[in-house]
Amino acid sequence: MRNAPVIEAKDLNLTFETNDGPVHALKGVTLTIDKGDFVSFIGPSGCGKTTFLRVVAALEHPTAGSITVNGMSPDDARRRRAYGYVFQAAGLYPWRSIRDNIRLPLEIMGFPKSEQDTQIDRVLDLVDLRGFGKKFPWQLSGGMQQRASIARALAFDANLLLMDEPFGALDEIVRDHLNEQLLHLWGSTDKTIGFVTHSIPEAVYLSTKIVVMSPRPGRITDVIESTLPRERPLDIRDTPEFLEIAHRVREGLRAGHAYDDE
Ligand SMILES: Nc1ncnc2c1ncn2[C@@H]1O[C@H](COP(=O)(O)OP(=O)(O)OP(=O)(O)O)[C@@H](O)[C@H]1O
Repeated sequence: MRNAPVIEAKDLNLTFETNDGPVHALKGVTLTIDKGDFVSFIGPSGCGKTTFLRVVAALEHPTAGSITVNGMSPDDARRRRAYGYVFQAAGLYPWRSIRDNIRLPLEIMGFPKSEQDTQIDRVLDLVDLRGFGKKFPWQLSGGMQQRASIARALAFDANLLLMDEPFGALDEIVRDHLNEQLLHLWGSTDKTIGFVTHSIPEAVYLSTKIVVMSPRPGRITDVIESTLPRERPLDIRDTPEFLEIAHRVREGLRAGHAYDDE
């Protein structure tokens, strides 16, 4: 039997009422994300990428339509710690060491101290930061800080990782390296990942599924199932298959803009 989807959204709408009138952040969003999928959301500013992740995380609530996370409401999933969330800025507390930053959600959840330490060691290994636990955030490079923030999101071993442009502020070489590491991490666990990006190559390199969105109202214009193998060396980006998918993403983004002009 097929497993229940990790995320199932049906005809989701979310309208923010603002002083300047209603903002249709999401309109008619229907999407299924299965266990083990790596799904990227790509589209111009304001197309609702962050809003969709926030709905999954129960930080916003839809105005209409339905959504389940692990087969339950986002609020229930949140109470059961269904996901880890990685923000664009690493958001580490400067007065806490890397270990103690990662410890924070575990403390809040009431894990016993010995288990906290076991989990911290496990995730520091996963993001390749073993040996840096005692450092403070300002002693680490931007890329390392971002890895520490991924470790924090992984600490309680949720099956779903929501990542909102985690590498947007990093230079290209560091970003390439983190993309490789993230793929490796995803490949070595059974996690499902929802990943927001503005970069076509990043979306194509990482994803099993690419969701192309467009603004006003925020909606999905294309969903592309990747034909690339799960094992992806960086130079896969020069292959015809890769370029073909990138082309389709670009076309989807263009079509969204054309709609915008009407
Ligand atoms: N709390 C809010 N109140 C009012 N409007 C909001 C709120 N949050 C988001 N919006 C609006 O909803 C729309 C979608 O925003 P969202 O942040 O989801 O877009 P995005 O695709 O993630 O953009 P970016 O790439 O710039 O992060 C935008 O027009 C935004 O201004």
